[in-house]
Order: sequence, then C-alpha cells, then structure tokens
Amino acid sequence: MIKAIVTDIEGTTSSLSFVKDVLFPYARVKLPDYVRQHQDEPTIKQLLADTCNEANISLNTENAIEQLIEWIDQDKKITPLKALQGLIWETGYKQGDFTGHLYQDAIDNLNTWKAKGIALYVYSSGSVLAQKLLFGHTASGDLTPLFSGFFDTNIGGKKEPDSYRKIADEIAIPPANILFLSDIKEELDAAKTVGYRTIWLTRHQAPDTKAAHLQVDSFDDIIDSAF
Ligand SMILES: CSCCC(=O)C(=O)COP(=O)(O)O
Ligand SMILES: [Mg+2]
Repeated sequence: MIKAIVTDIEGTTSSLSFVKDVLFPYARVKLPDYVRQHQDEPTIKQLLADTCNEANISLNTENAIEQLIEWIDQDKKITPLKALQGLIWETGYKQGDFTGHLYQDAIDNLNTWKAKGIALYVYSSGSVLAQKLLFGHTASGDLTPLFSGFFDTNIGGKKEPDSYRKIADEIAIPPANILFLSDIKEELDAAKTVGYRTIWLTRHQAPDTKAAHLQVDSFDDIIDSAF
C-alpha cells in the first residue's frame, strides 16, 4: 500500500521548457551581478567556496562566476549552483517576472492523493528554496501546503540509491510503501534499487520497452491499481 508519493519537478510536475527556457536563462543573466553584489555575505561566501572546491579551482569570485555559468550551460545539478539559482529566482517570482509552471494533471492528482491521506514529498535537483518558490507562486496560487516535506541534492544525487534510502529514513516510511515519480530513468532505477515503487512520466515521449518502470503520459494515467 502506498503511504507516500515523492515527486520530481522538471519534466514530471512541470514542463522541461519552463525550467530550460525561463528559469535557467533568468539565472544565467542575473548571476554575475548577483554574486558580485552579495559576495561578502556568509551564505554566498560559502557557496562560492563550495563552487571553487567542487571545481578544484583557486578561490576567487570571478573564477567562481565563470564556473557557475559553465555549469548552467551544461545543466549540471551541482548543489552550490542550485542554491544560487534559487536565491536569484526568488526575486523573479516576487517581482512577478514569471510564475511556477505546473501541469494541470499534476495539480489535480496531487490534490486527490493528499485528500486520500497520502503524504506528498518533493525530491528535485532544484534547491528546497527553489522548490518552495515554484510551488508557492503558481497560476493556481500557493500549492506548498500540499507537501509534507522537500528534499534536494543536500541529501545526495538523484541517481544514487542511497539518497532514496535516506529519504525513506527521514520520512519514516518503508521504501515499499513509497511511490517515486520522475521523467528520468536513472533516477527511477536508483529508487527501485532500494525498494521504492516507481512510475515514469514520459509526457508523450516514446516508451522505453526495456525499462522496468510503469510508463505514463500524465498524472491522469496513474490509476489506483498502479499503487
Ligand atoms: C526546483 S525548480 C528548478 C528545477 C531545477 O533547477 C532542476 O535542476 C530540475 O531538476 P529536477 O530534479 O526537478 O528534474
Ligand atoms: Mg526531472
């Protein structure tokens, strides 16, 4: 019996295009000035140190900016980059430059599952701040109350089985009672390795006949029997 659902965001609850064509370019343009203006604040200082450390380059603001831009262009899911992106998007959401995109089928079914008593969680490479901003600023209002918790790469990478083990431990629900939803096969494989139930949101991409995960076009196709 499924007691909790853990969902990915990009490509699962929300469109790839919103992240790649709206959020990432916004952060790319604003990042250099944001970092230069805030570089003496302890949080930003630490994120710049983490960036240089991760990249194995000498600690210097301009080096860090160059590295961060390169990671944005490569869509790297590296924790200090994701933390900085969240901080930059905060201004964008608050100014109304954009709202968080969510598929209507995701909103409808998340509401239904929550009403049935299933606990809902988010696990995304976007920082917890970025997740709360996205769900907190949608065309349908603030949807953060739907969720019992949020996880990002501070718990570990999304393709690493151990991350899913740690999430199960934190929410105190056995993996066999957790359903993980994602658009990325390797993430689903990692969750399945530790005993999660898994469903692949293909969003109308051609199915992979060799994958060991139920594949659906949208949340509307996830029927109770899949649980
Ligand atoms: C949390 S909003 C921004 C999404 C993001 O930065 C990202 O890298 C998406 O990763 P996901 O794990 O949700 O596919
Ligand atoms: Mg995704």
